[in-house]
Amino acid sequence: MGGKFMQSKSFNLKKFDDVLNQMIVPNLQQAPLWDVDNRPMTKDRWETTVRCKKSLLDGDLDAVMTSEYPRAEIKKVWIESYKLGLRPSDKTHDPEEDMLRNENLMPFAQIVFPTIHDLGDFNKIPIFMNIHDRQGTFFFQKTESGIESYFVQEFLFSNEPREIRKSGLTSHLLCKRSMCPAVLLGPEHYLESDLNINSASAPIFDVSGNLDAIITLAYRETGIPWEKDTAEKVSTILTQVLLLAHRIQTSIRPPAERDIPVGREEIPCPDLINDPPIIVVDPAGTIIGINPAGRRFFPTLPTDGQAGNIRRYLPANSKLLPLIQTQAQTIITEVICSPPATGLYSVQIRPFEAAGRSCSILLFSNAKESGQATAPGKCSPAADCFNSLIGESHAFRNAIDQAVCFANSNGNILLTGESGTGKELFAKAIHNCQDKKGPFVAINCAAIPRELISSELFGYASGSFTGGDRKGRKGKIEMADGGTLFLDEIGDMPYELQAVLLRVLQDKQVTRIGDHVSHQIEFNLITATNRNLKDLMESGQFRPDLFYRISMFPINIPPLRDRKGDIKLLVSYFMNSCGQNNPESLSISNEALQILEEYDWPGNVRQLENVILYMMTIAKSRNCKVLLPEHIPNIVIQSSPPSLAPGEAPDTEKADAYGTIHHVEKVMLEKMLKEFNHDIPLVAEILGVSKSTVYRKIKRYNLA
Ligand SMILES: Nc1ncnc2c1ncn2[C@@H]1O[C@H](COP(=O)(O)OP(=O)(O)OP(=O)(O)O)[C@@H](O)[C@H]1O
Repeated sequence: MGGKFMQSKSFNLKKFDDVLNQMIVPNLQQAPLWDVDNRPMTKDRWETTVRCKKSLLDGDLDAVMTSEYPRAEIKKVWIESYKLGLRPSDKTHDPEEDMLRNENLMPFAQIVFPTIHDLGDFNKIPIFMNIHDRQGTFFFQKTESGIESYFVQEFLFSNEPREIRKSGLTSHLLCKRSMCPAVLLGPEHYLESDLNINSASAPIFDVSGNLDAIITLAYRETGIPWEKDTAEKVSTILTQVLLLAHRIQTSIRPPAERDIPVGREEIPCPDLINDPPIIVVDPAGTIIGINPAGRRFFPTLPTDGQAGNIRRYLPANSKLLPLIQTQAQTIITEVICSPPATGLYSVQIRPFEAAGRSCSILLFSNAKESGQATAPGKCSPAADCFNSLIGESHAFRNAIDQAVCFANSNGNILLTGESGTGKELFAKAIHNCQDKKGPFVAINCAAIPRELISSELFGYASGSFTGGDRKGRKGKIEMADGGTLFLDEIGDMPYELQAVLLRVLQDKQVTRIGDHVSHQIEFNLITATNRNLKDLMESGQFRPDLFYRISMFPINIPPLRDRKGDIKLLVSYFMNSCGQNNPESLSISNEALQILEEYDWPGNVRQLENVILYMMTIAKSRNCKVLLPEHIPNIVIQSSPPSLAPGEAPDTEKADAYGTIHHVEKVMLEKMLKEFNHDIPLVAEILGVSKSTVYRKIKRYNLA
């Protein structure tokens, strides 16, 4: 197209300036949102637009100015592009080259992938997504084989002429100038290579209302551009881009990430907050991502955009380097030589795949910026809070180490593990060592009736409910102010409520039902589930944006069958704790212990605890001071649950099916009621639970 028009005519650039100065471009910031964008692409509009661009290349600015199409702000950027020397036929960049150049940089993609995954495609026509922010441009392309992504430093926010010189008019540029959503159709793009592209961009604002980033969705139209189908596709991308911008603005990007300074290696890790220090390294130790706390932690890192290397901060016999080379996932202690913070630190290593390339996220903890670190060989005070968690196996210690590490941050922690593995205990331990003034408030999302869950969480204003407290009531979220909110069974939270919860997590504000006033709150969030949230996301039952928000710091607690070495320790722990009111000491025979060690414990530690209590009660009632095989409930002796395939995790239903938690409880209670002649206060006392709990269980198991 344009190439053949731009012959060797010499243009009077002054004329261009004059025209530019006279041009009246509508103030889109005051215009209704759709005013400028909702005109369909007609054949006439297409052809007039093409003719207008030809007039520009011919130097006929009068014709440009009087042409009905395109609209004024488009013409303006065309003229600017031309003035800056860009011609529509220019090829400005090669996507493949960009892709290669940036293949290692994609921590950011982890957050955006689920977003682009959500997008449909138009009968296999790929949709592209760009996010322009202060770091540059993140480009994602959804193809049939997956998602490709790369990063281009385009300086959109700092150097607009350079951007125009490179790409001419694009919808993101229009969006940036107008601070409004913008649609650009076919020949309205300046470059010939974009002739069939339809694109829509939407702005993302930071908390202070400043333009923070721009998201663009685009596709290449293969059909006739003015057919109805095209208008529908354009309207789809526009709607989607607005939704995505809203989602990113309100949920994906916490405010702290917005301040990540520009620098080639400072690629943000948006799912990680900026405290503690975090860096992303490739297997050779090159630092390809860093957060502000990391920047402070390594003050001598080059700031001129050159990549630093972690080697520089490690001792000659570093344990860390081989681990990042081999993509290990572990926690180690390592001396970090980074004055003034030189000292021994706990380093959590998380392997990570980015654009097909391996790298590792390193998270440093127990590191005070004053330079003090935990003394070698000594437990940190945080670790002391975890004393109530019994277990020495490697898998379990690993989970504790992670919890100690994460407790030092204020990020959201997600605990996963089967029922009874100790998720709530972990949550309490984390809270206790966080030195919080506020309370630990726990909610079991599965246990509250669906219709009550929002009032439980958010509270209600006075007069909102008949039968409700007249003065209104605080919800659990408000109660957790200054402390920790523990949402157990988060996978069972109703879908509609997930969006509301997300907003609360983002804004840290809660509005009681029926109220107009919102309350500012500050709490740490710990969530737990024994369900597979990724499966729930795939089946549309769990919101990906909520998942990414709550799972900054994931900890998986291993099932008891994977740490059988801990059974002996736990048995003696429970024998001690359950027997505290009993001065006569009990022991356990080797045979009984062996049976317990061989069992698979589908109900995990909770089931073991119940079984020990049961055995002690039976032994006591028979005046026996040693726990013997005959004291073990039949369910453990007889039931041999089918072994699980590797990687298969029993869920609660399965556990129940094999008569575990509930079955053990039922059998135990039945026996005890029989043994103690239905003396409920006595049974309650022996079990260490309230009488009402015993009554409830009797009703539940039909034992009356
Ligand atoms: N490592 C442990 N050391 C000591 N006690 C433990 C440990 N793990 C679990 N327990 C005990 O097992 C019981 C169940 O623990 P908890 O309620 O924390 O499990 P959970 O994973 O949250 O279960 P659910 O998913 O069913 O809510 C509790 O009585 C807890 O004290």
